[in-house]
Amino acid sequence: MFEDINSGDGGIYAELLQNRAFQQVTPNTTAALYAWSAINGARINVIADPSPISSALPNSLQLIIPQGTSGQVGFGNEGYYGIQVNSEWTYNASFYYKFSAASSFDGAATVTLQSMGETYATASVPISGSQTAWKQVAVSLTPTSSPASTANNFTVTFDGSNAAGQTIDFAMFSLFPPTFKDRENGLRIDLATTLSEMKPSFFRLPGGNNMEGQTWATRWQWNVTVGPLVNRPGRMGDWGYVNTDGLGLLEYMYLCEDMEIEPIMAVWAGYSLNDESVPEDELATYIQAAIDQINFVIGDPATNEYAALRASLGHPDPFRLTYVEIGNEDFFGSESYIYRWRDFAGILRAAFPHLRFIATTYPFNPVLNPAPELYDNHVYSTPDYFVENAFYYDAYERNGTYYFQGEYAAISTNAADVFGSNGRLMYPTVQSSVGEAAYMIGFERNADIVFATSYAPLLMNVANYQWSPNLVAFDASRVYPSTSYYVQQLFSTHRGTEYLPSKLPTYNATLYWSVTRDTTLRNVYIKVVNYDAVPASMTFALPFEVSSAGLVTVITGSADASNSPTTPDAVVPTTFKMTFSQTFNYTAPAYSVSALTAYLV
Ligand SMILES: O=S(=O)(O)O[C@H]1C[C@H](O)[C@@H](O)[C@@H]1CO
Repeated sequence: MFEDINSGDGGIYAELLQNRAFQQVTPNTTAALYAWSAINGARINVIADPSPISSALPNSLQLIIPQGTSGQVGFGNEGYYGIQVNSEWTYNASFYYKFSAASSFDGAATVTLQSMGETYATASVPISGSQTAWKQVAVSLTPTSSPASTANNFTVTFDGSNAAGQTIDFAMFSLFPPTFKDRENGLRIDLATTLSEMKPSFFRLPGGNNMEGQTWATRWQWNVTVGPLVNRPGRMGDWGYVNTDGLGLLEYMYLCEDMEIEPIMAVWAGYSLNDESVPEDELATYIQAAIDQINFVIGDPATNEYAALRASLGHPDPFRLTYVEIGNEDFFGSESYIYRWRDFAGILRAAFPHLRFIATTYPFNPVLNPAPELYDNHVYSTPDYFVENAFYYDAYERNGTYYFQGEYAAISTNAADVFGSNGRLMYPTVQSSVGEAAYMIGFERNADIVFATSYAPLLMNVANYQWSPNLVAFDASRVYPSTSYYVQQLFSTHRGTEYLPSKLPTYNATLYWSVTRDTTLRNVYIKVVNYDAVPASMTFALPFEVSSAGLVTVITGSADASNSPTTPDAVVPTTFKMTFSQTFNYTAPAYSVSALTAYLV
């Protein structure tokens, strides 16, 4: 499950410059310059440009080089809490510039990656005072070393002695490292690789709260997140900072294509987090926007303009799409969802009969028409809750309704105030991850009605975050997979294609297991979850023969152990050979999740 909670910009979206285009800031304020700073006497200011780079980007950075300055004068960007400088990488830097008034200046800008005066990479860009219209310039930067620290800056400077007195406007900066699958405007390689190594099946986008908007006007709007970056205005996201929308709908689709997974794509459904619902007689515009969004993803370029837009951006073929979610957590707006769902699902089902639509209220509460085939359930609670509710879906009626556990995580040890800070987990712990694993055993046992599940939220920038815990933490140079990441990965890579009935684990206990079989690979997977503080021994009597050689992968550690920037590998999976027979014993360590792999003979 993905949404930008300081996880897109500055996270999986590979752009390295923060506030690169001065989107959604107030000109002539210090705040408008966040992440930028003047160098050696330069004067910089964000202005409302009288001739802006585009209507989407009305602001520019104006540089004034005062008379009498000497040495390198200009400005720098600190990145998203640092910039990784890697000598194995070639960086692509670009920006637009113009002179608001023509001048005789004929010089160059020096573009660098540097720290405290030490320059790791530098390039020169010709700058001409005759350039009064916006001109984009681009350079490659190849560092000569890889400093351990990420406290580095991207800088643009001029030789003060020959640029004194010049006023130059800049817009739409960008600095990219190499990206995942070399995708233009793509993803940070280490983060995308970490996610891909979980072997996921789908990617829920674009949120979560961050789709809904605090108001209708600040909702996520797909159409302003596609096309040239200079045409993307960005928006004030729901987590207190401006989203560049450089990671937009097309980038999300490429993420799915490059990771060979499918999207579960949400459409805005007329409800914003200020608890305002669009009246039914005003929904048509938003339903049309949803239709256009879907057509952008799967439409026929020959017959639909938004599909043609997709084709014009380089992807004439439709993307994979089966699941479309109508809104997010509409149990907050369940009264209006009665008509919002009726109209969205009614019209979208007619327009796209092969798609499957997910409702986001509590199942059957309120009663919705047309009856949803799919619901998205969310739960955040304590580790104990997840263990006590490992049988949550057993009681669900089998009535042709299927469930997406779109968000779940053990986030606190304080049952009295789960979302509060007291008892809140900064990172998943062994105990929280083992608790989640017990609940996931329940997903497997009820896989006839639970069709998809995803931990939430996914990514966390340890330098600036709005939610904890998350599945994968990161900073400017490193990725920190959590204990819960390894549990997700273990379940995902030991999935099986069918669930084999076994003597049910007892309710409200501490020991849970599931037995699945992969009929193609002819593997048998037995996942064992021990939530107890002491080891648990058990005997398995299989109804079929297996070869003696097998494997067991275990995630275990002390209950409150976490992987974090200071202890990145406190708990990692370990795999051992294991001898199987048709009847065999296994001892699950205290606080552990085990995946036993046996091979059918
Ligand atoms: O405050 S919450 O409503 O719990 O926020 C949660 C639920 C929402 O869908 C998601 O965006 C967020 C974190 O994953």
